[in-house]
Amino acid sequence: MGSKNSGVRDPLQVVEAALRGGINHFQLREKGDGALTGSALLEFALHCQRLCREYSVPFIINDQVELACSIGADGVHIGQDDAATQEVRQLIGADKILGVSVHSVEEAKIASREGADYVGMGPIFGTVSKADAKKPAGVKEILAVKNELPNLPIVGIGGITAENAHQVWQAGVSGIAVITAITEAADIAERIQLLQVPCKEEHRT
Ligand SMILES: Cc1ncc(COP(=O)(O)OP(=O)(O)O)c(N)n1
Ligand SMILES: Cc1ncsc1CCOP(=O)(O)O
Ligand SMILES: [Mg+2]
Repeated sequence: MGSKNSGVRDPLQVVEAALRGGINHFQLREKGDGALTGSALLEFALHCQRLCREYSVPFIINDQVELACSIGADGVHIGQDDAATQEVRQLIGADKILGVSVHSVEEAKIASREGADYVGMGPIFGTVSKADAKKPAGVKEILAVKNELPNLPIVGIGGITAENAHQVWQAGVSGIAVITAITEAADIAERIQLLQVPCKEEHRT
């Protein structure tokens, strides 16, 4: 999420509530109308990073590789229209987390070969959080990538809610990424539990 995703609530309070509620990664995605830039972005990023450290949760920055390097973020997420995977891997070093958005088996193979630790796949469902999102793709390509590259962690994203999260977990993802489902939740901790439950139930059966 970014500073403009939390409506009337203070974004840092939402981030902290999500950390307290049990998220295991946080991605700062500062883009779109009114997105912070320059020193305001740096200050916001440092606040988020400090909170993530308090909760021992990896802090990942979307798109902005230079910012990530300059503040020592734990990782970077890039898409097909962002910097090249190989170059970003070189810039951030072997120990940092590198996520790459993919939409096909072919893109997943390239991302994996060029140094991605995980791939993000979506939008699975309709989303209001990404203005230039592709058409919702469901879980079909996730199943195909899982089949071809069983050891490559996949993170599902896009329109995931407590009601449909089980469909995504069932496709075999290692994680789900959400913005609205958490930022609009009245009770963030409870929502995080609901988003995770299908996965736990899967493992029990
Ligand atoms: C976990 C995760 N998956 C996919 C994306 C989308 O990245 P991208 O396609 O580069 O789009 P933007 O987020 O930059 O608009 C993501 N951010 N995180
Ligand atoms: C960044 C991104 N990439 C694909 S969909 C999406 C937005 C996810 O937000 P939401 O969980 O609110 O649909
Ligand atoms: Mg991007």
